Amino acid sequence: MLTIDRIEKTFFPGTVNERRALGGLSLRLDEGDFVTVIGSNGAGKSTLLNAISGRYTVDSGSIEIDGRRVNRLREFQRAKYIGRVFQDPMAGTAPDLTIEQNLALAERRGRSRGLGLALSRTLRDRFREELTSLELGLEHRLTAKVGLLSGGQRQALSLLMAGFTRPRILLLDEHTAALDPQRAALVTELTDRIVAQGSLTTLMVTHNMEQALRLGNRLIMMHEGDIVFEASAAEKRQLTVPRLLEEFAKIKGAQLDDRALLA
Ligand SMILES: Nc1ncnc2c1ncn2[C@@H]1O[C@H](COP(=O)(O)OP(=O)(O)OP(=O)(O)O)[C@@H](O)[C@H]1O
Repeated sequence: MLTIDRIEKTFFPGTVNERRALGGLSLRLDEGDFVTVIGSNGAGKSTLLNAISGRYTVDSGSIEIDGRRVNRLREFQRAKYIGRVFQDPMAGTAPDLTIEQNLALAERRGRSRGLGLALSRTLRDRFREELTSLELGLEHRLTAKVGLLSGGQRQALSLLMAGFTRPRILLLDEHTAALDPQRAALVTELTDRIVAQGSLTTLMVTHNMEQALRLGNRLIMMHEGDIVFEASAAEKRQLTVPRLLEEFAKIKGAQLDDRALLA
């Protein structure tokens, strides 16, 4: 359902600032795959997600979603296929809108009409029920502005919204990294639940190896703009954090990532 074929991306080519971020990377995700992505700093993980979402265009290679080549589609044109939760909790929600307005926008996204924010009682009841499942007490704060929520609450809400929109592909970019350990654990659990409930095809970048092993059915490790290690579902079940660190160490010249070591 997502087919990436030999994509390349170089920033500032031909200048002293030239950076080759993606060096001919290929990757295929089948419907319902949940792939965790790890790798050293600057490996190209965010650039890969940005290439899929259309934030950056690639220099060569192709990206296909459901068999349709999307290389030339701009970010807003790909938005109907793609849900995204960023590291920055402020990025995924509209702070000046209320919780129910944010949810209503997510719920209606992808539909051709009706971007108005009027809410039916049925929809409001559904929001309340979904928010209750987060166990953050947000079901009592439907009309509170999202800007007033904590980072963890906002990330949880962003995930819920991503689940509502039922994107063809969900991109998670270190979405628990800015949270304290307790909230990160909660959002990790929630990720697992929302992805499973919606059978969402997902790519999740993380520096937390334990998280990368626990979530998802496949794992890839990136280095210098390409995939250098890949574990299938069966292989992933056998993997441990020490084994992953060994794989990291095997990569010539790779620096072990501090954050990864702490995980
Ligand atoms: N907008 C940009 N302009 C110039 N160079 C960029 C840009 N975005 C990324 N790069 C460069 O591309 C390379 C890959 O960066 P990227 O952010 O994709 O790595 P990453 O694996 O996500 O790293 P990290 O784990 O540190 O977030 C790096 O050398 C980076 O400096």
